[in-house]
Amino acid sequence: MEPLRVFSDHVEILDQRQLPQAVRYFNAHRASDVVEAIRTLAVRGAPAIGIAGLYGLWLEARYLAEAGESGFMDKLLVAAQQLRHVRPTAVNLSWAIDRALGRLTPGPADEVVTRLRDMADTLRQEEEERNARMAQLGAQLLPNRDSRVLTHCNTGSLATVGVGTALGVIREGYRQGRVAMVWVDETRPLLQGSRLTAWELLQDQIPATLITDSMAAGLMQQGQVDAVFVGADRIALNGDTANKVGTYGLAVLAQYHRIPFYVVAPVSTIDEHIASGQDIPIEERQADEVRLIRGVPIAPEGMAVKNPAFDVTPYALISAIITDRGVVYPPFDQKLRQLLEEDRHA
Ligand SMILES: CSC[C@H]1O[C@H](OP(=O)(O)O)[C@H](O)[C@@H]1O
Repeated sequence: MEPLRVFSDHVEILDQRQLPQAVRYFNAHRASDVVEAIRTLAVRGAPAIGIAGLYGLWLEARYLAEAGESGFMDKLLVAAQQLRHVRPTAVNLSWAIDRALGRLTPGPADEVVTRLRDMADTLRQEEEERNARMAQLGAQLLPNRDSRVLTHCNTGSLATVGVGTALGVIREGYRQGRVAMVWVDETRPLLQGSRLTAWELLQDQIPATLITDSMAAGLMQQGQVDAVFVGADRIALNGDTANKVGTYGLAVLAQYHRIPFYVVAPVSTIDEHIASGQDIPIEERQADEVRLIRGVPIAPEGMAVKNPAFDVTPYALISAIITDRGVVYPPFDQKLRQLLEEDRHA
């Protein structure tokens, strides 16, 4: 199931808010359509929103070129800023937009349109290849032939455009006979685990059991978890990692129970401009995402709510970071800088 289907004149976006009950795509023709899709989590997942953002820039360039309006580049840059800022935590979105703009050379509008489409197609291919490499590298870390692994949120094909990051490792581990089953955190409040990860694993016929987020601790205490694999939205140079809220708690539990805790993310998720996790912007989302489920109240109306979409796991709680350029063990600083340098010159 692809989060995006790309055509010559539009992009179809899978509305992930309606999964697993309904598989519905809607058409995006302009950047504003993609901004709204990312803002509402119709499309979500760090790599997927980076790719969606770049296709959104291509759509806007295409529209402006066809309209023949004056101020083509100025209007395109406005759209780029709107796309770049729609969700602050995942670095992939701003990284994709900034890299594309940095590689654009001034020229006729139709040439800009073609360049942006080529860059979006290339990024999509790059992410698919990065996912495949991480899956192979990560599967080698699975502690034994019948590991019971726990994962949080959704890091599969719906969050990327390939096999996934953490879920890609789990898929490959299962294929190699190294994974016996998967504990799937439901992942409150938006339930990316119960709605999306559970759905992907059932599609793959990989044994999986859905749990509430609060059950992970007891399962670890009972010796039911052999490893934890999670994704990332932004990794600081010291290895501190922002990921879906609830990840930090899992990392603390894993360390207490001496369970390996792995982050799986492409090098494009490492932010060279951020030294430590305290500088990673954490997206605060609206209260009703906690107070309601599918419009049904589960809390008193008007109840005060705190709804950070992510939290930051300190590098000291991370056993290894599995990237598309290799597995990095602590201390992370120098090695992450080296990976960024390799990626820059690839
Ligand atoms: C493959 S990284 C996916 C990453 O994005 C998710 O957040 P959201 O569903 O809000 O986009 C979550 O943090 C995942 O780990």
